[in-house]
Amino acid sequence: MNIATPIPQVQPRGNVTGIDNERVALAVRNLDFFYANGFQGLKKINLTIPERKATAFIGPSGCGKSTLLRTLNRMYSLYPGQRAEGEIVFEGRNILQPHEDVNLLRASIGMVFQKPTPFPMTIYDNIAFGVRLYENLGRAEMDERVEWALSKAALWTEVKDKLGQSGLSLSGGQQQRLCIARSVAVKPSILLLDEPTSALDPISTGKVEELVHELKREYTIAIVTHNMQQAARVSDYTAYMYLGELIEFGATEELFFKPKRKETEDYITGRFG
Ligand SMILES: Nc1ncnc2c1ncn2[C@@H]1O[C@H](COP(=O)(O)OP(=O)(O)OP(=O)(O)O)[C@@H](O)[C@H]1O
Repeated sequence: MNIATPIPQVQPRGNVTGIDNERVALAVRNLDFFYANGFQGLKKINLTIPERKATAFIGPSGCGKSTLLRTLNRMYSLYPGQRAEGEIVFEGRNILQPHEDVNLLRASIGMVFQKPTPFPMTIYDNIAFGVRLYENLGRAEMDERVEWALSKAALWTEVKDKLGQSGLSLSGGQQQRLCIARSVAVKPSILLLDEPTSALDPISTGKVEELVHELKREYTIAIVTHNMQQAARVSDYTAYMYLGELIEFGATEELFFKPKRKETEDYITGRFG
């Protein structure tokens, strides 16, 4: 990158919405987030997450990436005293409204965490457990769903002969794909991945990245990552955050090769801080 190129100053902070010609999966408007101790973790975030694309969230530690992801399916509501203000529009409604059914919401907007978190039960039941909460399937239909979800997560061939074994008996990378299969099994439309490969070795990381490429044909993916190369590899759009603000959002290639803001360029070229 030619660092002598002047960086055009565009759009003020807090007014970044970013996508053209894409269908919108989630529209975030003027989103503020407060932790129970009063700390403001997100400041006037505006952004639209496109459907059936992968959107990556990058930025230095503590900038609010996980906080933002946790607002997108109301995960924060599990913690007393945390609150979000503004709007997150999903399927035409603001999901921050108090009457939103958060359990149903989390079936539509699934989440996979940093550390693999299989349930202490069989591989089969890891998948079937969530499905049983929302659907009443017969044995054959459930078998089909389990196979379908494990296939989507590129795990079926590795586990099809040991479905009765504990999910905890799998390797870390397999456990993470099991968690992705578990989310996919309830047929969400959006998958939130919070640093899904940070606890994995390079081979497992590669598998999960390939999976993101596959899954975005059918699902909207939002992925938090510390790893800029990973963001560049897997995402179509990237959001750069700093101190609770969305600094820049745009097509991944543009954000990495032609960032519009100097702060973004400093971060991605390693001149940050
Ligand atoms: N429970 C909490 N109470 C108060 N502040 C919190 C709480 N959890 C996180 N924070 C603060 O909110 C800010 C954003 O944290 P968050 O975990 O979203 O950052 P992040 O960008 O995901 O960081 P990392 O890359 O290190 O995971 C940080 O300053 C953090 O200290």
